[in-house]
Amino acid sequence: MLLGVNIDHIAVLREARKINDPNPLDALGICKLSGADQITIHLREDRRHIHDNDAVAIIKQSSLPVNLECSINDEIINIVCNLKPSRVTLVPENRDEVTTEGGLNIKKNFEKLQKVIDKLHENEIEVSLFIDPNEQIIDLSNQLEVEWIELHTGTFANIYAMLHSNLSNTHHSIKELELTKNELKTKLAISIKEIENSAKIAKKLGLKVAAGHGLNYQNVTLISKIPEIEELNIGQSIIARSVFKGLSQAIIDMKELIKK
Ligand SMILES: CC(=O)[C@@H](O)[C@H](O)COP(=O)(O)O
Ligand SMILES: NCC(=O)COP(=O)(O)O
Repeated sequence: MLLGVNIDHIAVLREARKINDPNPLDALGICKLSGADQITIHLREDRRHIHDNDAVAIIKQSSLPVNLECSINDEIINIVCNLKPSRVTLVPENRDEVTTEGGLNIKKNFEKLQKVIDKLHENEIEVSLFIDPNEQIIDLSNQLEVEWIELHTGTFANIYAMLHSNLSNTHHSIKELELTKNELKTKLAISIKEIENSAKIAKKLGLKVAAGHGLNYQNVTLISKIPEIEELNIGQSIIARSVFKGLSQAIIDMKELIKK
């Protein structure tokens, strides 16, 4: 199973202070040495985390392939064609969302997507479509002659978190998933089946299958054991864990500097 590490969340920390620290560029060597197979970044229209100069430097300096996620907005696609990452994953974007809430609406955007995909292919960039796990959407994606699809695992991750973590007791509880344990169990089983079936159908059609969004140290093995999925893109949970993995050393380093 290949792992793409999404380093946007390092830039999220940086943007909280609007300074240059931490710099997502500094993650490239660590990702490579730690066994990551790919770097993933999302150049959002509102540039809330990764900026254009981050994307330029990361693509230039990464020894791992870079998977750049972006919307189908013309201005963004022009930028991305100049940047020439190894892969572009087309995702839906909504300014008001906290994070990507669902997959692309392929039916509604079919002609626009066709143009964007042609342009990316002309620039020798492979293309992935970030989609909900659904048979009809996979059929439509296949008609667009992309190399990859990435199955959006956000719904699965939300159900899992409401069932198996304390999320429902916090102010981040997901209102529409405030259900009984049995209802959540049924929903989780359906969601996993949808992902499994979608992966199977896509693979049969000759598409390469990735998955991602909301995958973490609790839920990932339910997805990683699906044989047709060959790559996971994971960001938020890896960066969140690295805070606690690194906190002790960070305190030791500071104490060393300030000791009299
Ligand atoms: C499309 C997707 O799933 C990733 O871009 C990931 O969500 C990155 O985080 P943000 O949604 O915060 O940009
Ligand atoms: N495409 C999914 C991705 O890049 C990582 O999503 P997340 O782990 O940050 O939720």
